[in-house]
Amino acid sequence: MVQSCLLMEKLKSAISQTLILSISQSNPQTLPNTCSSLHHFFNQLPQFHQMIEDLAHTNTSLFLKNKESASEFKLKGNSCFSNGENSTALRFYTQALRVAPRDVDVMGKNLVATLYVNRAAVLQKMGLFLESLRDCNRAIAICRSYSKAWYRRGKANTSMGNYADAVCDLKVSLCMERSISGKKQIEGELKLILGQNNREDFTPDVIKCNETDIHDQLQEIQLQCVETETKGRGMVSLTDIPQATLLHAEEPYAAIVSKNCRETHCHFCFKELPADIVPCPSCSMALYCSQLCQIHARGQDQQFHTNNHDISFDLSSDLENYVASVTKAIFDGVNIKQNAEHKHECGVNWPAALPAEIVLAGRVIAKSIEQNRHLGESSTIVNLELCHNYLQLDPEAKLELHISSIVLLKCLHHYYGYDIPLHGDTISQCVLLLSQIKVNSMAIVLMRSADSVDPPSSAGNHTTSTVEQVRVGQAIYLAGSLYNHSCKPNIHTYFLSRTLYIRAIDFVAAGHPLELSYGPQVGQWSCNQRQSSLKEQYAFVCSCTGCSQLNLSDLVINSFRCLNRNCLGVVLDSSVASYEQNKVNPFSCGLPLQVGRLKHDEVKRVASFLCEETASTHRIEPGFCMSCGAFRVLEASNAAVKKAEICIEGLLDSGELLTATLSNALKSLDLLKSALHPYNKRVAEAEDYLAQAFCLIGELQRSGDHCQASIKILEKLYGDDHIVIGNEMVKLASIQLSLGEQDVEESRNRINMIFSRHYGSHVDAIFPHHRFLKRVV
Ligand SMILES: C[S@@+](CC[C@H](N)C(=O)[O-])C[C@H]1O[C@@H](n2cnc3c(N)ncnc32)[C@H](O)[C@@H]1O
Repeated sequence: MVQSCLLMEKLKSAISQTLILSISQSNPQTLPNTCSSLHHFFNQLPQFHQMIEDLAHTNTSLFLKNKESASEFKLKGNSCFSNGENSTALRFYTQALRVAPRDVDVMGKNLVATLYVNRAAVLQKMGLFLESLRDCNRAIAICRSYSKAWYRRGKANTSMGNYADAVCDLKVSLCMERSISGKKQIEGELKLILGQNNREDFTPDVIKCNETDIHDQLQEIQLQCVETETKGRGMVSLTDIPQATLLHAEEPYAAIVSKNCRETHCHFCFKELPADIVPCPSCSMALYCSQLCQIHARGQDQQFHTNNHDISFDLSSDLENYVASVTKAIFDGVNIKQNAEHKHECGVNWPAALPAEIVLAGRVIAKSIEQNRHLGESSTIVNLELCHNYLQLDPEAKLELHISSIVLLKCLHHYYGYDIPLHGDTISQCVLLLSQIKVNSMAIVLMRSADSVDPPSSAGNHTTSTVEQVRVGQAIYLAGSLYNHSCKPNIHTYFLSRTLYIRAIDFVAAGHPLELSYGPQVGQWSCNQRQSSLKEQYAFVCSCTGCSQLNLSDLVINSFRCLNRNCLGVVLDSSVASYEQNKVNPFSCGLPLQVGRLKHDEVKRVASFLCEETASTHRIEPGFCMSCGAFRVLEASNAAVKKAEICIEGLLDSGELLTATLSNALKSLDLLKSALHPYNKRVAEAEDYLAQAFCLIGELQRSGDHCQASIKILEKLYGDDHIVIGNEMVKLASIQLSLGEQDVEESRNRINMIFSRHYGSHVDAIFPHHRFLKRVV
């Protein structure tokens, strides 16, 4: 497979130094010239044309359908099915469906329909009845007169207790079945149901919809986009906003699944793929969780309905109505007007070979072309009117954006022809679009339950429930992009499928900026770590309150302990000290220290002390205790801390937990506590390791104690009601639940309070696996 980084390197090495220099000095005004020069240069380069051929031509695609491979996978699936190897059979049938061309008939039956019916049989065997039923529906959607599909549907409905539907399905199947043996089998099945239920007069159920629709009231809040002093545009509210108010919900302008989730998550809605995966009908790359998502992404597929001019059967009017209601339900919701975002990428190599943000830019451009076509307007590259960071980019990044833009537009040109004019202006617009995407695209993060269950032991089975965040996609939200970042955010973002939600986590007074976190937060990292991360990822210097005003977390998160046993003062190392010094120096950051607004007593004490001292010679000096001035040699402490951490982190790597390893880890924890400040995050992490280790060997009481110790430190760093505390409380509650402790009630209340504040009524939809949120012990 053509790899994007290799391609980029090859192209880069061919470019002259003069051109590289002018690209490195380019700015938005000179971009059309540099883009045009590079395009001109590439046009004369045979390897460039070869590369585009590999990326954009369907005849070189690795994602084409292939009848032979599909038949091979089908045979393998059949053989595994007969041997009772159900999960392997399921895998082979799904692989077969991925590569099966949609319009191929084998032995008079559509291959895809046959594969769906075969897979339905495996799913039925595996006890996945709803999945089995859905596969039958897919087969019926392709071929309405497919007797076996109705028969399997009848079996699935029987297993689910939908006897009325099952009887109808089997009767339809019976009418359509030609073979005597087949008819006998269906009659047998019918007799069984009717006999078991002792009645003839079932009325069919209404087709059940399995999509749940979750609504939380979007509040009537007047939000306004305003110019800020240091952060460009930003959002404020014109009225006060109570805590936990839902203030924003938005669908993405364009979105793409993460590369590492391509095989595990739906390429449209980003939910985890079920057992009955629906592949794209035209290529073997894209996978969906349902036919609806597939149609959303690929568009309405006319050919899929052509088999529906089936032979008519002599069905009673009741059964005719039933067939009509089933097929109608299958196609319900299929009239989708939105842009099919996968259409232009289907069956070629570039969407898999190029980095996700470039493919995302391709989706943005494709959407604008489709919209322009619809309006009868000529195409230009869309201007999303979002901010970009082109001027701040380093020369290497500017060169890469130039190359990527030319490659992307060339690939799109293969699909859209002259709707994508290729010249300096359009390429430069694409460069700016890519730099907008760099600054404004959001990672779509969904929650997954990560319950770790230890193997059965004499101590029994023990679980700790944890919340794992999975970065499933990347998207552009036009209005969501107007919110600035704060390392101490007052609004919280989360996703349900592809929809972005924003909720106030604190009371926000009218006119006060509404700021979310782009990732880094106070409590997670020290100020310098946050600043470098934001600089590297988004190319801006953060000027939020967390980075410009003293806070306890930043002072203690990486700090050492004072050598005087009774002093709880903070000793900073040089990397942290300089940042904190900046915060208290009103001349260096322009923001005077406001001691009165500081929340914690500890930090107030330190801050008042510093304010008194700033006029004299005292500064925040690395190695000196900020309370009593005692000096500590940090190099030696650092080395001892690292050694202790290696011992603790190794705990969970060793296959078997030995008493000796645990006792060494406990000694290392003591060592950490004697060197590091009690609120240092590394102590919290060490406590957490020990909590997991004790849980694994079934010593739940000790596990709970270490878990609590870790939470106590995290409360100092993040604040009591932070979502991180909620997630940690889930772990603690799972231990308390196993211990049968009364305290679980208190933990549950706290979890509920924190989660409701962050997710409102969406909590159940986001954490369906969390039994702690329910009142069932
Ligand atoms: C997603 S945009 C937010 C909207 C943007 N301010 C605008 O005018 O369109 C991100 C950009 O806003 C600015 N920004 C956001 N948060 C900031 C902060 N805490 N400090 C400084 N600049 C910030 C940076 O220029 C960053 O690249």
